[in-house]
Amino acid sequence: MKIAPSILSANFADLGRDVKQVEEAGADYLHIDIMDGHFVPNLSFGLPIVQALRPVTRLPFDCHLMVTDPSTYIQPLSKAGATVIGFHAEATAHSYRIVQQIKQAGCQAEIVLNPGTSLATVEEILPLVDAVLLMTVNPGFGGQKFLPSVLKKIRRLAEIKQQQHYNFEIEVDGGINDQTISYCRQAGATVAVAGSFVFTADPAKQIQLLRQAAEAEQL
Ligand SMILES: O=C(CO)[C@@H](O)[C@H](O)COP(=O)(O)O
Ligand SMILES: [Co+2]
Repeated sequence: MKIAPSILSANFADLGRDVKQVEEAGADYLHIDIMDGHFVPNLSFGLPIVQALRPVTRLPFDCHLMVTDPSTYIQPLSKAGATVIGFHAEATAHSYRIVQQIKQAGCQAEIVLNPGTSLATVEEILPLVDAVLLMTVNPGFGGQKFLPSVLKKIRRLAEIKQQQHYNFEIEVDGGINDQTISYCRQAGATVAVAGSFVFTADPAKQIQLLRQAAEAEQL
């Protein structure tokens, strides 16, 4: 299972150091939560932070857009060095077009679903996307409690992926720790985002705990 530390819980006064720490600890992606204060009731950071972090690390950037108008962020994010661009299905009536725009910009396309949004909303674009991110908390804040009701949706998505021979990653985001990661892996998730679990203690040790928990179930 791939691990994507979310810098929302990092020390903003020492962001470069925290990013280097998770890279050295073997993280697979850097998860960057971009919020506009409208789509979610919180503001985080935007392009200048993505640009400033690009020279600091070789980690692929998984940019999670929690904004009302994701299409305006695609070109600038691609230029700033984003690898994956994730947008919320709830934010647009034009998810097909946005997926095309992300790919034309040379990035990988990720569709994100809130806990209350059905998989049926994205069925038609599943063949096109590189990742589906299922929120396991309500978006907007770090440090919330994992919602176990989303496990059923992860299982259903994993079934569809297998039946249709799709190739996308199944990513989970919110309340991931060394217990919930194994529930998610068993349900079929392939990428886990973790913010507060990684950054509120020694990141290297926390990433190791996540890996152990995810791999233990595979034996
Ligand atoms: O997208 C979000 C929150 O909206 C996340 O990526 C959080 O940053 C995850 O934080 P934890 O729940 O792991 O503390
Ligand atoms: Co996120």
